[in-house]
Amino acid sequence: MDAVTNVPLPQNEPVLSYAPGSAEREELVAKLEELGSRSIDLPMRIGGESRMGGGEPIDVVQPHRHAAVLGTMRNATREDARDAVAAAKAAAPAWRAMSFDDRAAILLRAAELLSGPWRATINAATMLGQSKTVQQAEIDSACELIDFWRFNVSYARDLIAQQPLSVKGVWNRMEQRPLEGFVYAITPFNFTAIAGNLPTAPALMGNVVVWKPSPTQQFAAELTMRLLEEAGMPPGVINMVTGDGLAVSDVALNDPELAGVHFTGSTRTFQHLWRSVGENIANYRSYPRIVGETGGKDFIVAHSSADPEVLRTAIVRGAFEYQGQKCSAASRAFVARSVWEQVRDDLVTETEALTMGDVTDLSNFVGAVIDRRAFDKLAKVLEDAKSDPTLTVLAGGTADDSVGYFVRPTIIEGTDPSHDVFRTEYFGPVVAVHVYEDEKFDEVLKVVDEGSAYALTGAVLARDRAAVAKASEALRFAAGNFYVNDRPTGSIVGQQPFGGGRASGTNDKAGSAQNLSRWSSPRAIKETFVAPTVSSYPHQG
Ligand SMILES: NC(=O)c1ccc[n+]([C@@H]2O[C@H](COP(=O)([O-])OP(=O)(O)OC[C@H]3O[C@@H](n4cnc5c(N)ncnc54)[C@H](O)[C@@H]3O)[C@@H](O)[C@H]2O)c1
Ligand SMILES: N[C@@H](CCC=O)C(=O)O
Repeated sequence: MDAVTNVPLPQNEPVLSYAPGSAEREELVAKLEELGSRSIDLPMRIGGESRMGGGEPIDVVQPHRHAAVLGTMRNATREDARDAVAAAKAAAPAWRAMSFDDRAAILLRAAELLSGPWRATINAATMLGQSKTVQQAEIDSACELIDFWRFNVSYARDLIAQQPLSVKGVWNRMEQRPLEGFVYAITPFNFTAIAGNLPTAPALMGNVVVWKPSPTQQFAAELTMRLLEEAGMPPGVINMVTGDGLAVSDVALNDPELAGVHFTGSTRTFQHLWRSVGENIANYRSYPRIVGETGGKDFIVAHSSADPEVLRTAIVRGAFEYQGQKCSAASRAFVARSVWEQVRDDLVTETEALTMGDVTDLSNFVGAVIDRRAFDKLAKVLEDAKSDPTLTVLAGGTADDSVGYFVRPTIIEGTDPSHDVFRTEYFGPVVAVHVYEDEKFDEVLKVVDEGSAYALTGAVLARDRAAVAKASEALRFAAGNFYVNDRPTGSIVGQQPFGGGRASGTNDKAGSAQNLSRWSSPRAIKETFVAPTVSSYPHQG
């Protein structure tokens, strides 16, 4: 059993400003030039060995300049996947025998490396590969990932320290064991921090992992893997396989030793994975833990007492930062008419003025959407909106893929709150606004609660405290992360543990003790110092 020692007290990593003339800006610009000037191989990592794998090649391009190739991977074949699972199993005995402190030290060292010498590299890779602005890369690939690693160590230590009551003559103990088998971590394109957290959280708890990053995030994933190796992650503990994941799932989800699935991505993919696990349920050695954080149709409700300037900023930043490609992005807003009349023109003007372009020009507010598929889907949404009599495009509404996958930040006003624009996750810079009569606040709360299958994030904006209380109660199950007088994005590890319910996921809160406990199979141990030696009760003589 692990000894309980104190671990460094975690604190959120300070967000650097990248102001003109700052040292961090200079270093970042040099990295952007270096990483953007050539194309590299993006190999798998199986048992510590690099290999390109046997499937067809896939290029990672810069979304804002799709002719620029950053690197090339190969789609993992069934053989690659089998080798990754075998490597994970082979590494398991030594990894679980290693003390918690030793495992934790690797992640604490990774956090320090990312905070210092690796910061510019991982941020630049995220900017180039995922089209994040410097501000969006900094809060994701530097700060959030550092926070995940530091805070998880502290949460895991507290879990280990939690021990049961012992009564006279008996010593009760609780041991946090890893799961039997391997964990399959599947990660999305939109956050380098999530990609880094999903394989490492189970690993911290003593598990071995097969990690399948998103192809469009593979450039930053490759560099994250190199960082983990430099931090001392032993070969085989995290096995990174590349590509679309179809062959990997075929192998991993059919393996009797699948112990868990740690997923973040779309609801559709998660349901597919869960279904496959369900179909195989009798074949596993243990019941696999399934943790999935998925899509959202995140809301802003503005009461008639809302501050118009707070509302304007909440919509612009909540809906359009990172091109609306955050699971938490505001994509439906319900605004009281009296406030809407004060905010509409300024909101439209500010939205039209947002600068969009190549993210290596650090003055841009938004970059491109991630790939051709996202671009085509969003371009169609904008086209359809223009001919729909219930919708009015107030700002944006255009898309241009000649150089990069650019979609203008778009505001669509809709008279029918049950329209698709208020229900479906488009995952792009599109927000639908429904204007309601001031006195219909109660009715609109019901529409927000029932209008979409998701329940990830949401915000109420109101200066009237009774309205805040009413919304908080009426929308209790409509969001796992609920904001009062703020935008519904930008959660910080240790401050707003993140995740949602309903179709948005299992709500196990990434970067929390609750999440880590899913990767542990506790053993309760009772030791009796002087055990009874007779079986009969006292009154039986
Ligand atoms: N709730 C959250 O915390 C959270 C956070 C980030 C993103 N998201 C959601 O993620 C989605 C966007 O990310 P995305 O486009 O990368 O999602 P996605 O579902 O398309 O892909 C997610 C991952 O699953 C992989 N994948 C797809 N099918 C697979 C299969 N059969 N086997 C193995 N892997 C498979 C993809 O390659 C990728 O690595 C949005 O819906 C967003 O809301 C949610
Ligand atoms: N933690 C992020 C969301 C991650 C999902 O994409 C936020 O709160 O904006």
